[in-house]
Amino acid sequence: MVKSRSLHLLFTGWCHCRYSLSVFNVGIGLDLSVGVEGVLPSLARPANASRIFHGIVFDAGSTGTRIHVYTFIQKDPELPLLEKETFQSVKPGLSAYADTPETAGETVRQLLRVAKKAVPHVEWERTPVVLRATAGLRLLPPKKAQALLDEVEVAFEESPFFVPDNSVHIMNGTDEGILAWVTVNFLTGQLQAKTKKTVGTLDLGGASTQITFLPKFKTIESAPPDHIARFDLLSTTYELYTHSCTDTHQTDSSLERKVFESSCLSRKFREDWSFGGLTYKISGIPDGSTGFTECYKEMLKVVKGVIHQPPELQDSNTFYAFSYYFDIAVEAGLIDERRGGMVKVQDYSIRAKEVCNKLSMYLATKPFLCMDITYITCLLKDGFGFKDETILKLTQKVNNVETSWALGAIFDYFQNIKIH
Ligand SMILES: Nc1nc2c(ncn2[C@@H]2O[C@H](COP(=O)(O)OP(=O)(O)O)[C@@H](O)[C@H]2O)c(=O)[nH]1
Ligand SMILES: [Ca+2]
Repeated sequence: MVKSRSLHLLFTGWCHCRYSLSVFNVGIGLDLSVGVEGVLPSLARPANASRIFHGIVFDAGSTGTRIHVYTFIQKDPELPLLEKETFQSVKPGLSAYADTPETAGETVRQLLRVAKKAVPHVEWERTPVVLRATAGLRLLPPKKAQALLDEVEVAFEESPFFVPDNSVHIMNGTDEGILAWVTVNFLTGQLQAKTKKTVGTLDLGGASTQITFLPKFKTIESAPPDHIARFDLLSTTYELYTHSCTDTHQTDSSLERKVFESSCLSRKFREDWSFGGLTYKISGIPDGSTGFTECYKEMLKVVKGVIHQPPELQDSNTFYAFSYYFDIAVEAGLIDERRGGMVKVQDYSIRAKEVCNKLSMYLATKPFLCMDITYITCLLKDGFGFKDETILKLTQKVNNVETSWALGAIFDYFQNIKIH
């Protein structure tokens, strides 16, 4: 089976983008202490809160479904802490069951068992459970996506947990970006500190990507007004720049071809790949040129000119990057899987050159690494406009909590942060 993030991209093409820009006001100081993992605002407490309460978030991603069970502890009347997260994931994502939606229900039931173990029996009926689906379901025909969501809802209703209104839905890319930013800035203590110092976030999923950061005034001024998303959290109004792209299916008839050749693949590489109901023959270009320069040109075609480049990114170095940025850096040997680490944008490009210029060495074990790492290099440099020297913090977890929009989503549930 073909496993490549960028291959999917090349078939679907960039991109349905939405840029958003928001303004940040330091509002009322956050009277919160930072626990080991962070704190929730007092408003986040459900009525009749006991010392400990929980929230369950399902992330129905394009490549997998994940459950996050959060345990919050009420340390004193005002300051609940995020005590721990229980996390589990399964592959493939729900969109793989578009023609057998009942299997989606089974996936969810299976993961709900994790929640039953993590949440004490007496807490079940007041513990909310929500599911947010991302690019995989956004790309399905609406009827097929709805059939999957209906099955999820049935599984939720059968469960002993509390199913709020609108518990199961497809989330838009802007919410995905904002909620991931909320998660990372909460886990790193930035939201609790009474300063404007925050970190930006970069998420690269199986079929979409988000960049979110607190912009400088110049960026705010120069961006079109409709690129603004605003939300309220902890008595503060935030306005962030957030830009989300979901790969979209092209109707271009050239994509109906069943052969896909790429200079990012070894000349000897051949594999069948099923996507969108068709089976494609994926291969290197038998008598064509391969290597980094050619591969980069291919990636430029889908990245260049499509993504807005805020000038301030050129001297920025406070971005956390996760999901495929992390996975590909691990695969490329740039970071250790358990510890994560810092990389410069140029580290991706140096490694991309090494891998792409020795494709035969990677043919058996990592045939798509050249394509994936070149894609990331191109997205960062020619897509967003980052400089070679920009440092990214690659993180899968902060204080043992997944860097995912899921924590931001449970904040949104408890606090109603009203992203608009
Ligand atoms: N460890 C971990 N990895 C994640 C999480 N969410 C996404 N990922 C990674 O991100 C990759 C693709 O993201 P996915 O959510 O499936 O695609 P999307 O629907 O386009 O956002 C996956 O293969 C995972 O490696 C998470 O909560 N925890
Ligand atoms: Ca995701």
